[in-house]
Amino acid sequence: MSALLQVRGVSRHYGPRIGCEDVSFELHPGELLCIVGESGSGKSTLLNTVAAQLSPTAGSVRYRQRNGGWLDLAALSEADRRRLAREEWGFVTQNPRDGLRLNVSAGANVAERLMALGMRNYSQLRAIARGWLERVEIDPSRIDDAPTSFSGGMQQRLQIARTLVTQPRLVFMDEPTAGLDVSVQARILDLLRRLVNELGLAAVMVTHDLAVARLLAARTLVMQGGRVVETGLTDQILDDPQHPYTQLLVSSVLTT
Ligand SMILES: Nc1ncnc2c1ncn2[C@@H]1O[C@H](COP(=O)(O)OP(=O)(O)OP(=O)(O)O)[C@@H](O)[C@H]1O
Repeated sequence: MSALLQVRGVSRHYGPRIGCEDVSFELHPGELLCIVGESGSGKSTLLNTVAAQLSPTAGSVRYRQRNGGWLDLAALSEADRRRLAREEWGFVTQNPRDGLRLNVSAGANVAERLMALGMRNYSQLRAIARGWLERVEIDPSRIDDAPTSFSGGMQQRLQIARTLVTQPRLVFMDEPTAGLDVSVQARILDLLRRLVNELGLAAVMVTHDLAVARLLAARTLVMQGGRVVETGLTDQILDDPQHPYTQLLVSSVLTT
């Protein structure tokens, strides 16, 4: 099967500082890839570069369109980048407040992305929003409530509904469960695992937590100091880590 995303020799520097350096990988349809590493290892820089939110200092990122043609993301106009973000991609941010519109209702948060695709029928939009609230385990009777009245975990589940309602071909997630209580995290990870399977999502997810990768990702890429030090099947990385840094990460997962 042809890749959906092709990342070749991507570097992103901030002046003299390395954000990420010479990273290559491919992502296939239906595949979830985790980028793991400690704070400052370059995970977010890589994610944002791959998602065309930062421009690479070197290398290329190509995205395969529905018609089979490849788009070079560095050559995209701002209008095309916005179109991709609206029509084909989804983003889940660590802080749901960054991904939600806090001054409109939960239902409107979910319906808004469908409206941006041209759907106008109010009762249909409301029915879909209701369905998605249920799907992410939010009581649909809260449809008219503002997200500010939701708990952090509910806000994150709402952001997931808002992102997935348009059935994106590719989802970028930056630490979607960091900063939440362990039990809330577990519930969201469970939900994500179910949705990823049901929808056959292709996704790139950043996490500092190898346990999250173990739960969700078939493949993992381990970063240290901006570089990929190890990549492969998540199970293999966990069972038989090759790089000393990965060995350290794995031993810390096994002892928690
Ligand atoms: N806007 C910026 N300006 C200058 N340097 C930056 C900027 N953003 C990131 N960096 C540097 O790039 C390197 C990688 O940072 P990045 O945020 O990508 O790592 P990370 O693994 O996502 O960390 P965290 O888990 O803490 O978010 C770090 O050395 C960081 O200081």
